[in-house]
Amino acid sequence: MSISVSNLTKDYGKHTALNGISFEASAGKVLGFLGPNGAGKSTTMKILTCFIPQTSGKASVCGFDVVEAPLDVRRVIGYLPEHNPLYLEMYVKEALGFICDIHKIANKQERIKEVIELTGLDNEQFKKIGALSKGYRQRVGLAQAILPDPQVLILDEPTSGLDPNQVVGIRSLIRKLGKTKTVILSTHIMQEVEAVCDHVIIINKGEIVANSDLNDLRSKYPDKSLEKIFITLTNSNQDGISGREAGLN
Ligand SMILES: Nc1ncnc2c1ncn2[C@@H]1O[C@H](COP(=O)(O)OP(=O)(O)OP(=O)(O)O)[C@@H](O)[C@H]1O
Repeated sequence: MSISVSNLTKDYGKHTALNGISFEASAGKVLGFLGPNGAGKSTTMKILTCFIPQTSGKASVCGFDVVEAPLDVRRVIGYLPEHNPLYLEMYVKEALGFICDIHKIANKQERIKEVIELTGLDNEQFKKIGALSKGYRQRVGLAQAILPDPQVLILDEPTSGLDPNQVVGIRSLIRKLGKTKTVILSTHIMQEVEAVCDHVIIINKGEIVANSDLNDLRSKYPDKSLEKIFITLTNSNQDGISGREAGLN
């Protein structure tokens, strides 16, 4: 398994953001990580990418424990955070070159060219990042994440801020990357899940309420749209059932 999470808990002071979640993810699939605001998606991603430590439980990426071997974890992961920090004063190509240098990437110019094409940054490559629109900045973030060709990609709301044309391109890129890599993507957009994900984990109030192949989830609720399934599983008042009762764990 590329990603293995076992009984992971995160407390922020008295608030429990993650309450003993466990899941696994493997290469060749795109895993959609869904949940309402404040469910714990970003917290999970930040733990997996070694930005914050868990309170208890275990998480490993490609066999490397996030606490014991954070440098190894970071080496195998590409991460696009929700609020993606970028070097606004740098030119696009300059920033990508900088990332190449950090990762000691061979064939630097070739790889930058390849990634610029993949992320559709051709027309913007000579601009300063600070001069780019929100959508293009998002593309730079994605370009930076995939530049070292990581085995695992963790993408926190990767299409936020993109216009519909850009969304289509980025989704197809994510699908392509997901054929060989382990991709975890967090999103609120159900169409995105339908378009990109093979497997979904739905998290609610720090607990996993569904962990299922997307097709299996659909067949369990044949009359419901994915949106409706999501609402059912994350709001126990709706339809009067919770995810646990629905047996989707
Ligand atoms: N640094 C922090 N200090 C205190 N509480 C935090 C901190 N970061 C997150 N939380 C809380 O932990 C819970 C989970 O937050 P998290 O950002 O992981 O949710 P999320 O599922 O990513 O939400 P969203 O979809 O809104 O981005 C929320 O209640 C949030 O307020």
